[in-house]
Amino acid sequence: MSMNIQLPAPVTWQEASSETRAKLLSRPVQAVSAALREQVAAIIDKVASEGDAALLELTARFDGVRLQSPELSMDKVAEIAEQAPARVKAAIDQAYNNIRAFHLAQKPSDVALETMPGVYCEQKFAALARVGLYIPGGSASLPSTVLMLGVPAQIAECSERVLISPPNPQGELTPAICYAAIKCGVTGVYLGGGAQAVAALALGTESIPAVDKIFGPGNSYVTEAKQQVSQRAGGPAIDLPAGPSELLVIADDSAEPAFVAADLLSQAEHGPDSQVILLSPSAAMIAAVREALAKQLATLPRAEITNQALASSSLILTQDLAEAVAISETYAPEHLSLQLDDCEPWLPKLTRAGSIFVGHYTPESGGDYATGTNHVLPTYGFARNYSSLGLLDFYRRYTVQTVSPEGLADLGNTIVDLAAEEALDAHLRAVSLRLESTRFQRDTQK
Ligand SMILES: NC(=O)c1ccc[n+]([C@@H]2O[C@H](COP(=O)([O-])OP(=O)(O)OC[C@H]3O[C@@H](n4cnc5c(N)ncnc54)[C@H](O)[C@@H]3O)[C@@H](O)[C@H]2O)c1
Ligand SMILES: N[C@H](CO)Cc1c[nH]c[nH+]1
Ligand SMILES: [Zn+2]
Repeated sequence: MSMNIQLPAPVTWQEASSETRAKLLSRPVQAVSAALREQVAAIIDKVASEGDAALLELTARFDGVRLQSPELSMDKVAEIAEQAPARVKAAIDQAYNNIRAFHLAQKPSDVALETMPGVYCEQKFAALARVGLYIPGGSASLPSTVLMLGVPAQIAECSERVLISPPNPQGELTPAICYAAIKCGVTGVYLGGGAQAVAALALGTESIPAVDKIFGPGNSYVTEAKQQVSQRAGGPAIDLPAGPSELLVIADDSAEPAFVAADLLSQAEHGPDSQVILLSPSAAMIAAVREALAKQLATLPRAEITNQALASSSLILTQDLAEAVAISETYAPEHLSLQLDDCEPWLPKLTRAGSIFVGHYTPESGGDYATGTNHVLPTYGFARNYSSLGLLDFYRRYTVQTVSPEGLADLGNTIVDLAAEEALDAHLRAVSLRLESTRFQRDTQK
């Protein structure tokens, strides 16, 4: 059966109406969100009331695999890891080293400051104790995501690092996932996917421990479930909304159309709800990329999925590079690729992106796997106000303050005056009692 290729027709931004502009930049999954919310809420309730049984039933329904238990013992994980081909192990080792180096460099330092004489303030970092790492596995199994989550959790020394991922048809995980999990010192491995896996991590089941924070990208069920469990009283924290992959490329005449097309296809192939956008002030470049897209798409094993993603993607002719930069800042892509003759002048103007890929020789897939940056990034336009995943996400930040009697002598009246202004007398008294005490008189006269 031949595929009906759905390459987007080029659109000139200046000629597009405001409705067309909004449509060009709208994400594909937003239209189904109401139905999705209800389905995900029902799945979370089921896991809350039935625990492991719900997880096993939903795994059979959505992943087509009947399991006896959601747990894959660490002995079994180690045994499966051994089956990874040497080439795959070497690639994981190299990626691990780069990711580890880049994340080690992000180690936070405590802050200690005397804000005024006798008033000492500290900011400290404590690793999260129990973290849950969701590894997507619906349409592609992603050992690279094990590294992106497992390496920072390992560096932070989170004491419990549990991983969950949809099982393969054998009711296990792939050798590459197991090898990466062992390398990152994951402490527990479980089988499950989608909203039910997120619910199990959040609420705990007979087999799966409840965690303090859930990390990991995923499809719209996963993303929605993370949002919902984080809003429950006592629910876990979550990392960031990392949903269907996106790439926006800004290319000028110096770009290589085949490189641009390959990058666009690399993100479109993730899923039908992925989205890719090309912005260029060159009509000739857009035409050449379109041609390269058609040529390369036909040769992809995942052409069907990729083609579906292209249906909600766009090729946009801009007036100039400044207009392309402004559109990118509005769209706030997960990945932004600059394939320009000179990227430097534009970089300071581009901050609303999860990760930026600079120049003709920086393929987006470099960041997906092995440059060292994290590939868990905000999607849906959340690059406007969410950060990309990093080591700091595996810590809690908290503060400590110590005030000496001399410090309180100087600062006390400020606190008293502010408490009086807010009419909070107990606050005020907590200071005035101390200032008036004989103990304070004695201690300040020492
Ligand atoms: N933003 C990022 O940082 C980042 C990184 C890697 C991957 N991704 C994205 O993650 C996504 C991975 O998605 P995926 O689907 O391949 O794997 P996934 O593991 O996220 O989802 C698979 C699970 O979805 C559930 N599911 C499937 N159909 C369902 C249905 N009809 N009802 C209820 N549940 C259902 C199943 O339980 C299945 O196990 C892709 O969109 C990819 O682009 C994003
Ligand atoms: N591009 C994905 C993030 O959107 C990450 C990934 C993993 N493997 C390949 N790609
Ligand atoms: Zn990718």
